[in-house]
Amino acid sequence: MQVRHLMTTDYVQIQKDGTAREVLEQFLSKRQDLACIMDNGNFIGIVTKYALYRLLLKSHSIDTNIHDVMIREVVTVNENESVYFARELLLKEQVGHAVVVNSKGQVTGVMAKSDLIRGLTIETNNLVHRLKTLMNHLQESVLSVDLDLKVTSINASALDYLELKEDEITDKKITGCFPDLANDLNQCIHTEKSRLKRIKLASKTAIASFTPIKEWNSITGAMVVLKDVTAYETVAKELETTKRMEKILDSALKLAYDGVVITDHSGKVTKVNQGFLALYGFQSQDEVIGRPIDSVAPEFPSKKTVHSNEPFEGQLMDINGNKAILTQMPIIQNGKRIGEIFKVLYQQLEVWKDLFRHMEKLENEISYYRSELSKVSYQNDSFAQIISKSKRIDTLKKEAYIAAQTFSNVLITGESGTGKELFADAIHQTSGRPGAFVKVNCAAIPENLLESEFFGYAEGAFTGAKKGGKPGKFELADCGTLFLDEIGDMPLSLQAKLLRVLQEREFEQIGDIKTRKVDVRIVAATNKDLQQFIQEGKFREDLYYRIHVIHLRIPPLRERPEDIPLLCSFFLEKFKSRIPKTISGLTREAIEKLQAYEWPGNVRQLENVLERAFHFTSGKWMEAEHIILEPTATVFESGNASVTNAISANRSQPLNRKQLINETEKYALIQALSKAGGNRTKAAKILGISRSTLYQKLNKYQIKEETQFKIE
Ligand SMILES: Nc1ncnc2c1ncn2[C@@H]1O[C@H](COP(=O)(O)OP(=O)(O)OP(=O)(O)O)[C@@H](O)[C@H]1O
Repeated sequence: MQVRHLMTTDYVQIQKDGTAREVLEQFLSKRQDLACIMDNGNFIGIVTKYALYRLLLKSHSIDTNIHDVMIREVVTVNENESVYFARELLLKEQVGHAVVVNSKGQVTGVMAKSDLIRGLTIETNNLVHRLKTLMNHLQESVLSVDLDLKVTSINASALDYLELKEDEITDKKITGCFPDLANDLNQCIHTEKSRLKRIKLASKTAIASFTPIKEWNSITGAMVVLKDVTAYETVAKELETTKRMEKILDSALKLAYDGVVITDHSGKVTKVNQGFLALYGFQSQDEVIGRPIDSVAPEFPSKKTVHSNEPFEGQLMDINGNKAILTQMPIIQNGKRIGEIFKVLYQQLEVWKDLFRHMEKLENEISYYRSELSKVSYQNDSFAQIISKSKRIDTLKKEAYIAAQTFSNVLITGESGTGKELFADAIHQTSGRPGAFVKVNCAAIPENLLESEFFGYAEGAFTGAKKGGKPGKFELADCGTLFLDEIGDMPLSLQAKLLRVLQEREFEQIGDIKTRKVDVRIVAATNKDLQQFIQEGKFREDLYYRIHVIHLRIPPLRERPEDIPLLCSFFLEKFKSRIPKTISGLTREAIEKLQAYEWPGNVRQLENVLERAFHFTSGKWMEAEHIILEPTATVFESGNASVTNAISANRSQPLNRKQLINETEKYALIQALSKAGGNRTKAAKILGISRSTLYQKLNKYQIKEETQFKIE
């Protein structure tokens, strides 16, 4: 408030030649006690009520000119000064009035003490009002009490905080409602000291600031300002939890064996662990944090998952020369993708691989032992040596076991190397026949020696005959089993003699007339089609029916690929028992390669291939690259030739150019020979090459007549 707002403008003005009477009359009519003396419109001084009193006391006439009592040294104040300035001025000058002037020095009014008091009162009221408004708009709660702890003022926030209405608390003692608060306020009054304290009111927490109220130098009460920190405490707790979680996450990342990197919604790296830095050769996380993941790890298929909220797992990739498996997982919050976590598995992948392979091997072994266990009822150790898990072989084993208990002859057919001899041996072992198991390979013995091999000879039977003669296979197999391998290759003359022994169970040695009785069980085997041979007149039908009482047909290995893993384990153990090596087994790729092959030589060929691979394997696992498979060609059987594509047969290994030419040539040779029914002259003609060139080529590609062709 400025002086001009509280000055009196209707002040008393008296000309310099005016009398005391005039002034008194004006004072009375305007109820004022100061007059401004003017001289031709100019202010020259003042006359106060006290000056008049003094004049009259000296018994001067009331009509005396005021000139003598006029005060010329006048206290003036500018009309724009504040009420406080005016107050200070009057106090300093020890006067009860001041003349108010404008900036030009002209009198605009007068200001008396009463004007000042009025102004100050208005000003104080304004201040109180402003303070109240301020208090009520304060977020903090403010409450004050007098010395009796009666509430003298409380602001809106405090009412809200304490859940009260103004009339419920104003002028009431606080002791009843809030004893703790009352206690602290009381202490503050008595100690006359401010203090800060964390207090609990109901379920809320506040920081309370207690201050004593001092008026005219003595304590008249106390006030408290409460700051509600419940929300801060919750936030602080959450912050604490978040910090703890972050610490745990950091430690987990540090501990993680593999690389982990976390990105935000825009694909920028926010967290990374040591494993990831090491994989990419970064020295510190500062090189990575804040950068787009594409620029840090270009191998990551970030674009692939940008639009999908699905995680993807197990993507195999090459990172800095390391084989790595990448797993990506989006971080979703309120249905929104807020970032990604990438996990790169690259350390000790070999160990995992080994572990899986071991498990695979163990599973194979377990399933093998399980199947073996289930067969214990009908099978002894002899059949256990026939390794298999295929249903067909299992049925065959059961049939062979039953056949073994009889006296009947058995015919076993199947491609070379399928295990015919193994079955024959098992039948003999299981039969309980006390005699020996004697094997004769009918194809391997020269025709002219066959008879003496079978029946033996007496001393002096022919030139060069052994002294004391020699027993034949029949005699040796007496009370036992005679295994006639490759029976299809037995000459017709001998077939007749064999038939007689089978029918009459007797024979004579060469050069002896004595008839010998024998008890022999025949198990015959062939990979030829005996029915066809009968039609072609190469095999006696009556003999066929004699040996064909029980017929076991062994399927080729290519028709039972499920046996391959078991056979591999079996042969590996067999080799290891001879040459100790730390090979644990075969990789999945290796097994798959073996299972895709045609196996013209069946189990025998598998054993050979594995044996070669065994020597080449230097690590713990036999890999696909260790397995060398010859390209397969046709498996020909006595004119019933079916030509398999030699080139496509070895599917698992791509051929180079030279191999391709060789395979094509070999294929052409086999086809020509097949068309020519094995007749080489005709085959050479079909191919347009000389017979000798044909021989050279057959030699080069090792196309053998006994395994692939029936030569005329
Ligand atoms: N199921 C099998 N389990 C274990 N070894 C087997 C199995 N089948 C075959 N073999 C092995 O394969 C090789 C060939 O078997 P075997 O001599 O019994 O076959 P084959 O059919 O008589 O052959 P071929 O007709 O050429 O005389 C042998 O070493 C044998 O032990």
